[in-house]
Amino acid sequence: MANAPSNAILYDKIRAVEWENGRLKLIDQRLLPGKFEHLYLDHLPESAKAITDMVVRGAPAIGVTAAYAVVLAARDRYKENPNGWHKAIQADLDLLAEARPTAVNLRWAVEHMRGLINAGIPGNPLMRLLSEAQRIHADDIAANRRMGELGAALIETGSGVLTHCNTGALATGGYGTALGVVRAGYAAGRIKSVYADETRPWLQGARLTAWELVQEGIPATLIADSAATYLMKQGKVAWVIVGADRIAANGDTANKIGTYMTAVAARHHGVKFMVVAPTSTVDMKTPDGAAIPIETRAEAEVLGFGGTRTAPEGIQAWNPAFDITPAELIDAIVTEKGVVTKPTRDKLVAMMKSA
Ligand SMILES: CSC[C@H]1O[C@H](OP(=O)(O)O)[C@H](O)[C@@H]1O
Repeated sequence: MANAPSNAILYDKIRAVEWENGRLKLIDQRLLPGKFEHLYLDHLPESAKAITDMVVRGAPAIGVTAAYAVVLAARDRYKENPNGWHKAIQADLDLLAEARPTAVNLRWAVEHMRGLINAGIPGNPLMRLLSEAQRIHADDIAANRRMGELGAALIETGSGVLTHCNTGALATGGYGTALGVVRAGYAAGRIKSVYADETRPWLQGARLTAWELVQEGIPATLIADSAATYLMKQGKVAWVIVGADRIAANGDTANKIGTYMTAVAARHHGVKFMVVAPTSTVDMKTPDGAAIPIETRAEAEVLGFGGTRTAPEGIQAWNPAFDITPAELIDAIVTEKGVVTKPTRDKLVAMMKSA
């Protein structure tokens, strides 16, 4: 961490979400990089709101948060009615699953915990559900480290890379998916330069990815999203490396708005395109990108910049939070189970079935 500030938070210690003393503890990512503050939550409804309001965001981080939120709900419902808690909690689970529509990790975590509940947990469910949530959290971090190794191995030494949005420790259980590959690739000496899109309108790149890379002392360059294509034309990047919120059965990938145009530009300029996501982001029940629900967020996020309105009254805004990158524009999908090059449904099915 040669270039890191003296008060740097070790990237390996950054936890977007934690269970601490019986409470759900979230970094309030709306305040970064200016303020590093936590929210402490004790109930599922406020946890669901924290996901909707993007206190915590990032597909895997949302899934881990949801798993802990189910523990909060079980504690409340068991206290209210030790004999009927497992029925009363169903409505809580439904509410939580609707907190954000695109990232399948949320629904994956809720339905995984629901399955555990419906299979029957004798006595007080708290410890059983908490240990499962903590396993999901630990598995996500382990998956990210594995993906970091697998993704970094694809990158030729001396490469420049471009990343979009935030896919680091702040977007996951820890370490990161696409930014985990950047971390591993830089540590291995394969990545020479890192470029980060600012990622309008929520500025995950300018506020969160930039913060993580500075904390870690990885030299990086922030660019406007609209500069990405010109950067590729300059021949400065060999790979675009992004995360995912949902990978459909045919490999079409939902990710932060702006990913699709970056993939088109990458293909035009001969830049390779890597999607990095754990298998909890792969949704084999969704046949293709057209079937992935795309979240539309408040117009105000587009009508302003950094919380200050910039557009005149009277103008409308359209604010899809994600777009779909078709599988044919993706050179590699990296999961903890392995790398799928030129993804197709058959290749994804085989990967998902592998040990
Ligand atoms: C580790 S993948 C994170 C994924 O989530 C982001 O969206 P949001 O910040 O709205 O939750 C973005 O799509 C990232 O690629």
